[in-house]
Amino acid sequence: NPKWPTNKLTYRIENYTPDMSVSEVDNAIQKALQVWAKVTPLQFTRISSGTADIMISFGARAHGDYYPFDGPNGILAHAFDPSVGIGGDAHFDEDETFTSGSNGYNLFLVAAHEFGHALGLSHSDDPGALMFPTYTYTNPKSFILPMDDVKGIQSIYG
Ligand SMILES: CC(C)C[C@H](C(=O)NO)C(=O)N[C@@H](CC(=O)O)C(=O)NCc1ccccc1
Ligand SMILES: [Ca+2]
Ligand SMILES: [Zn+2]
Ligand SMILES: [Zn+2]
Repeated sequence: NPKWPTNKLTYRIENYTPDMSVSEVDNAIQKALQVWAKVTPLQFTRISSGTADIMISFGARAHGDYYPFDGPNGILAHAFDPSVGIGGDAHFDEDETFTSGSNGYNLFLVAAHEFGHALGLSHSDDPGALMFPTYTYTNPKSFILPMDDVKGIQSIYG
């Protein structure tokens, strides 16, 4: 698994989904990064201009890379393994309805999964894992990072 050469990473939210308020999106992203920061030496700092390690954006269909989104449902988002340039970036399919609740797709959960990829994790075959390929809603308030994911990220970042 590729990994970031440094523990201090920056992120930037480039644009917002109309589905949620700015503060809801900011909060979901920040909480999703904290999931991983809590179990690794990684630290995330937000920047509001320039190029961050993890560039976060919402887009639909063709959105500037070779992986166009597919309309509502199906692919919800994707993120690129650690590296320079597009590495670490996370794109969310704007044709989805993202929420901070249980309807549509919970942005916190999708983002936490995507950031797993952005940090170097691939999919897990453990159905209880956050890195399992398909989305299952769990209440973000009671979310605990499953053991499989903790083991996976700590095998990369120690
Ligand atoms: C082949 C990739 C590009 C599929 C894509 C994904 O895994 N992105 O990380 C994705 O959006 N997968 C869907 C499931 C699917 O397309 O069958 C998904 O729900 N991913 C987000 C997710 C998965 C598990 C937990 C939370 C969120
Ligand atoms: Ca989609
Ligand atoms: Zn993309
Ligand atoms: Zn995935």
